[in-house]
Amino acid sequence: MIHADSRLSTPAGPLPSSAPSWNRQRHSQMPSHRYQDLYSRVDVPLLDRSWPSRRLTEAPLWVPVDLRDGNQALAEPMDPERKRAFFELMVTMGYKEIEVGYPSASQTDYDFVRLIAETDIAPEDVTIVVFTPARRDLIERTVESIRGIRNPVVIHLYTATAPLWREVVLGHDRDSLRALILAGGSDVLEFAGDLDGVRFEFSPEVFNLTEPDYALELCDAMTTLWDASPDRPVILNLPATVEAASPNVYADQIEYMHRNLDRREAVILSVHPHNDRGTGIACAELAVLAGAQRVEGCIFGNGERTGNVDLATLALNLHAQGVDPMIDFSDIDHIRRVVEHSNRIEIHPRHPYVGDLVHTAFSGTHQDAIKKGFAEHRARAEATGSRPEDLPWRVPYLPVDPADLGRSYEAVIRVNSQSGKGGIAYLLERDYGIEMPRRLQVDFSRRVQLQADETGRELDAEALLAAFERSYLSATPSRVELLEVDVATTGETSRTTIGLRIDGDRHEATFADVGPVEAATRLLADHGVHVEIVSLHQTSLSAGSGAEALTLLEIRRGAETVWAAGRHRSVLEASVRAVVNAASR
Ligand SMILES: CC(=O)SCCNC(=O)CCNC(=O)[C@H](O)C(C)(C)COP(=O)(O)OP(=O)(O)OC[C@H]1O[C@@H](n2cnc3c(N)ncnc32)[C@H](O)[C@@H]1OP(=O)(O)O
Ligand SMILES: CC(C)C(=O)C(=O)O
Repeated sequence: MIHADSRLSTPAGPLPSSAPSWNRQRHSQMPSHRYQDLYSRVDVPLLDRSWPSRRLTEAPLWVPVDLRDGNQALAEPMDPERKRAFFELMVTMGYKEIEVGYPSASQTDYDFVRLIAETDIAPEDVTIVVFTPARRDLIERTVESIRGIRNPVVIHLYTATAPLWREVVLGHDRDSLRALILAGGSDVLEFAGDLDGVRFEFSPEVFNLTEPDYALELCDAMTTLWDASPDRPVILNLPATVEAASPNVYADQIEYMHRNLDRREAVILSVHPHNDRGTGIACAELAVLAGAQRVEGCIFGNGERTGNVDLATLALNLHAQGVDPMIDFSDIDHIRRVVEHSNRIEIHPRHPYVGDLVHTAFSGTHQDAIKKGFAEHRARAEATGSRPEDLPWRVPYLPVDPADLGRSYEAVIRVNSQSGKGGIAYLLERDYGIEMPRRLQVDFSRRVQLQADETGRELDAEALLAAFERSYLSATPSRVELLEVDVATTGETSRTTIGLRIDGDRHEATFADVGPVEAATRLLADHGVHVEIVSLHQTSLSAGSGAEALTLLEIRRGAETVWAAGRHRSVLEASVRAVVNAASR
């Protein structure tokens, strides 16, 4: 038996307590216990869930609710012009079902539905959804708004069903609330049951905090009342109105409904996640795995509090997994401009797929990987004779090709003090055609890093070129100046004449059968200036309309090497200038 105190006297010192000291946390002052009841998970009677082993293989039906749920969250609700611009955008993007408003709530919303009824702004294959609470007067007004409309219409009836809402907001128990909802459903039937092309949708608002058996009972009662059939299916929309549990719980709730609903083949199972915990996207994706066929949300995720689920991210997540999202995001910046205009809310620079910075790498290793990925992509296109945009995408750190979204590669690599040689070399090559050998990249990136650290600023390609010129192309004060270089060839013999000013004195010599670089180094050596060339590289510099030759010289300085460059329209003179620059340093 080990005595309780024996651990204090082991030769190796005290035994570790159960939690190592580096990992021991104190209780915070956060009053988390206050949330244990209401917003804790609802128990779902589902043990053999099948959603975890499924995969997303096709797009669900998408229903943007920006003009209703998004709109009701705006400080300045959309005026008719902003509403119309947004609606027309959604139509062009390919949405086939659009919730256009809450016509009983405001004249603007009512008038917008009338505009759709009286003009051709909605193509015939677009279904129009109108939203109403379960109140007879408001249902009647909603039905009035859709009179004469040629498009298919969905009347969307909702009532909150969760215990807190029953108790605190509506003052109903389960039975009396069921009666209220069925009365609303009957009113919908009375006013719109005979209208051609009209279908019905029911949302038990706050479904995610409603007892699963009660939600099931209400949904089945509605499909019976509305006589759901495969020819006239009813949409059952199950909202996570205030997101309150992790996405796996929502998925369980949806799978439970999917498996247990009556008339399942006559039901379109829909979800409507919000994003209070920041997991709206995960909720929607898992819900689709769990049996949901339709998703309501807002483009870029506007909506009450932290927003509705973002339909753009959902669609582009599918795209990024090789599944056609069925919606056109090929000009994402245009979409963004219209959405920002209509909502009067700016999109965050890190917002998935659309933010200004989401296709940009500042950090060195990421830039290096992206640069190599682009080069591999180009090489594959050349090797297979394919267009780059047709090839499988294999660029590290870029989950989708920015070109798919109508973006250029301009912003993909940007340079600051966190950047490395790869990104710097990429920008100089992309914008000016300068191909730097690896050792020069190393040398130049050190200089850029110093400058970026000093200023704390980003350096664009123009600033990098200026730094390159300062580092390698200008030598002030200049010890050596090139006066002339001339190569004359007669038959097999060449004669190179070179004139230099060295430390103020003019020197000239002619050499037979040596190139201009050697001629220059010899003349310099004859006057005590030694330039030992380790390597020489030719590239070009394209600035403005013309291109110049650029010679890059690596020269020995004691135990180290340093770099100098020369540029000129002729390759020959560019090389001699590089030698002169090297000598002047
Ligand atoms: C989760 C969601 O997004 S739900 C949609 C929320 N959107 C909006 O509210 C935007 C538009 N709303 C409005 O313009 C107004 O609230 C209106 C026109 C619908 C109703 O206005 P008012 O008659 O002034 O009612 P008010 O908004 O103050 O209160 C809501 C009343 O409806 C009741 N109610 C709330 N939801 C529902 C519902 N789905 N079905 C029936 N009654 C409801 C409430 O219990 C409350 O009743 P009470 O007055 O007897 O206490
Ligand atoms: C009533 C539904 C559809 C809703 O808007 C929500 O729950 O957020």
